[in-house]
Amino acid sequence: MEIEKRKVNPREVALKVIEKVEKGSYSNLELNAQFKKDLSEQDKNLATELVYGVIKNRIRIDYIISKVSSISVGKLDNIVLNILRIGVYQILFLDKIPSYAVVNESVKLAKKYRKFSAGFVNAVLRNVIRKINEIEYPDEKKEPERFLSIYYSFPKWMIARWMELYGYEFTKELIQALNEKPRLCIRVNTLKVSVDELKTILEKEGYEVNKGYFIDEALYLVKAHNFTDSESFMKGYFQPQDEGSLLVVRALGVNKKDRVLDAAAAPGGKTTYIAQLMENEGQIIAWDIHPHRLDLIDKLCEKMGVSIVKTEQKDAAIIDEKYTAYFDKVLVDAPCSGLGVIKRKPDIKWSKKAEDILLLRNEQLKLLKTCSNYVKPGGVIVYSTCTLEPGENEDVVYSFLMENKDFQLDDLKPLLPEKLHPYIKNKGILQTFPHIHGIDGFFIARIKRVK
Ligand SMILES: C[S@@+](CC[C@H](N)C(=O)[O-])C[C@H]1O[C@@H](n2cnc3c(N)ncnc32)[C@H](O)[C@@H]1O
Repeated sequence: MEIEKRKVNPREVALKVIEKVEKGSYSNLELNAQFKKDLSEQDKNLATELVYGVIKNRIRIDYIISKVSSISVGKLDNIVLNILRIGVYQILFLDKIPSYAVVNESVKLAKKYRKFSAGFVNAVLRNVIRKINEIEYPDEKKEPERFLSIYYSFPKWMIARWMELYGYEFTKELIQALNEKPRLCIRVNTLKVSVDELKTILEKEGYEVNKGYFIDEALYLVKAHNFTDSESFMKGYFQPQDEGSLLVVRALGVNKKDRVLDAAAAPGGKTTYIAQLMENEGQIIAWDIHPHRLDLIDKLCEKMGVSIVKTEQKDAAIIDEKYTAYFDKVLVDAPCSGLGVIKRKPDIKWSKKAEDILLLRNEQLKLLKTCSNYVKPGGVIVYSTCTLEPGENEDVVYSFLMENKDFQLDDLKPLLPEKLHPYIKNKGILQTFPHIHGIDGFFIARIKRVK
């Protein structure tokens, strides 16, 4: 029997979502689809916790199963394996759920979906409960790479790459930060409401609200799983958006009457913040290669009260002469490996491969080169990604600058908060790291057309 489509409990929801994510779906979209069913807020929270927890900690969980199971992990039926993973995650990380409840619920799921395995699931989970504190992990000193990969559940290639670039301690702190639960950062839509007004409204709605670290319009909502149901969200008073993403837009330094191109714009988080900083005056053209994603930008603009954005379906890697030297500011927020946002999208741990980096790099360089044609002399292009991989970041920018002598890195200091100045390199480059700056890992380069 495959997993049924009828009213389910949170563990069953988690099982369904994990199965789909393994086949290539996105966890957030699958969870939202499941949440259309009749589930309490508490059950939604548990299902979310289980999905992200299992995806995030898969290597460590499988390692634990391998230590106590009579059948090797690779030979287990996939649904049985995922029932076990959900069980082990609860034993390992969720103190509030008693062990007997974990075993009972897991056995119930096993009986429903893989009847033959109920006794096995029961035995493995009881073994895990008994032995959880005796599990031996690889020796941190003798096998540092293997230890980090297993204990913190990151693919070996990522660990090897980061250890080569940044060393052991940095890598360990980085991956610990990437495994943390993401906090909900929102951008106040000052076209509709002031920061103080929204803070008061949200507090009245029962949220605990903290100020942003770097950006005045950023607020953090504590315990805000159901924020999408709040009146202020529906009215377009705010948008979930990490401060790293807001810094990218700040780096553009837009003015009220600018002509701006956002060349890879969907779903429009940065486009609408650009419009906000321009006080909804001037002109923004927003491109995306995928027509269905343009709808997302249009809808977001409408909701946020933004009227200066014109969306166009376009492959930004193909030159359009009509726009040569037309824009004051151009943003290339390039498609990337997303390693800086693993905290929010843990599926990236498993969906990205080392060989993707080179392909992405070529695509990114092409986008930057093509879009640089659209910048007026004296104008600015910002190249950004949400990854930590220099191959997609500095390498792209320096390759571009080597071949394009009309462009130079331009000073970020006047545009970014002072706290970040020590991290700016060569005047115009900033890489943020989750463990250093407490925000997502974004890369920003501000480049000026000097001739
Ligand atoms: C990192 S996302 C952009 C996120 C967006 N700037 C925001 O803040 O909401 C990259 C976007 O580039 C689009 N894209 C990929 N290749 C493209 C191309 N050749 N031309 C235009 N858009 C492209 C993708 O569809 C995706 O929506």
